[in-house]
Amino acid sequence: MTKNKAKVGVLLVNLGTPDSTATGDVRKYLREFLMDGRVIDFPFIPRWMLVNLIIAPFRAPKSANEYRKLWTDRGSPLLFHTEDLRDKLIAKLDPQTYVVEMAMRYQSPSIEDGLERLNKANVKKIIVLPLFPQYASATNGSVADKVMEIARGWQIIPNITFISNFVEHPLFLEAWAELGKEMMQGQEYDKYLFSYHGLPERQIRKGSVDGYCQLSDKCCGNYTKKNQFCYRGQCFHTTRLLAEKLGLPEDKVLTCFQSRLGKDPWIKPYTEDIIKELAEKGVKKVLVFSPAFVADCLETTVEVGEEYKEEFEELGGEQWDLVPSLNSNDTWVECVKDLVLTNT
Ligand SMILES: C=CC1=C(C)c2cc3[nH]c(cc4nc(cc5[nH]c(cc1n2)c(C)c5CCC(=O)O)C(CCC(=O)O)=C4C)c(C)c3C=C
Ligand SMILES: [Fe+2]
Ligand SMILES: [Fe+2]
Repeated sequence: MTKNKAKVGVLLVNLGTPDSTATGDVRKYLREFLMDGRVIDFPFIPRWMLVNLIIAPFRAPKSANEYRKLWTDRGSPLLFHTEDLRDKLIAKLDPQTYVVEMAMRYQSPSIEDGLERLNKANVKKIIVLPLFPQYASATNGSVADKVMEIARGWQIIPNITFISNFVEHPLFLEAWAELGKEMMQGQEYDKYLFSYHGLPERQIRKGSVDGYCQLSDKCCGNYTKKNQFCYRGQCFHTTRLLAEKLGLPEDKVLTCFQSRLGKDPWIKPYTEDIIKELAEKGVKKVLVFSPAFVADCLETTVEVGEEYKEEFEELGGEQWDLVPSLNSNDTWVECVKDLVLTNT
């Protein structure tokens, strides 16, 4: 084998997080994130006014406090778990063939720097893996958009492959099942809640081919060729596959959506409503999975693990356990390795 053989570049991309818990850094992060037209999909002027005059000024101090609860000596969990995943992946791939970089869609390290390093390594191909299991225009779509914006400026554009989603990957499901079993330790819960990040309903309708998705069971209740990119459909599908793998009784499993922002309708059912309903029915013991995230972050540790737990307990619930995210779990690293090898 010649030493000069062109390599394959791999770019792992997660969402992004503030550089620190200072309110100014959180504001900067929120501005970059929410000014993305795929996240707040309004025309530029109304988006600019909403983000810069309302959301960023009022939300930044509150979010900064939340980030302080989450921050560690290594900084934001979302960032250091992604670094650990990258390092474990590098150790598993042949260095003669692969160059691996990680980036964040917003803030740092930037996609631009990651791509420039891959370009300088003269790779023949780049595999972009957005670290979001279910496709959404606001996440996977936005990563693809940014990569193409940068590559557009290059004289030579190598082959670029985007992995759009991986909900059906057996090792993704296996990794979640392992973590779930570890948490359960053989005990039974009254209910198993699968809480996914929400999305405005409008964004699902915009992506619906021929108006197929009306946010009803007809589309989202099944996973077929017709709705292969419906985020809500992919979330329900993830729940079904995981519940089956874990042998959970169907009548104890629920899918819901968290983290609504703004007044527009987001995809339902809302996690807050489900918590109230469960408490009213006298449910005491709940195990929660958050499989839209592959690393622990503000949305899992603080929102699900602390705030929703408090709400449930205040309403009479007794036990609310959150399954930790995939982070740099070895089976998850194997999953990422397999995604790379099968897309090379
Ligand atoms: C599954 C992945 C995600 C989707 C889909 C998504 C859509 C989406 N998010 C917002 C607004 C916010 N999200 C925030 C945090 C956040 N979101 C994701 C993932 C998805 N977002 C992650 C991993 C995180 C945590 C980042 C971290 O640093 O830990 C926040 C900021 C936090 C806060 O102030 O509460 C906002 C705001 C919208 C509007 C949206 C879809 C349109
Ligand atoms: Fe989000
Ligand atoms: Fe749907």
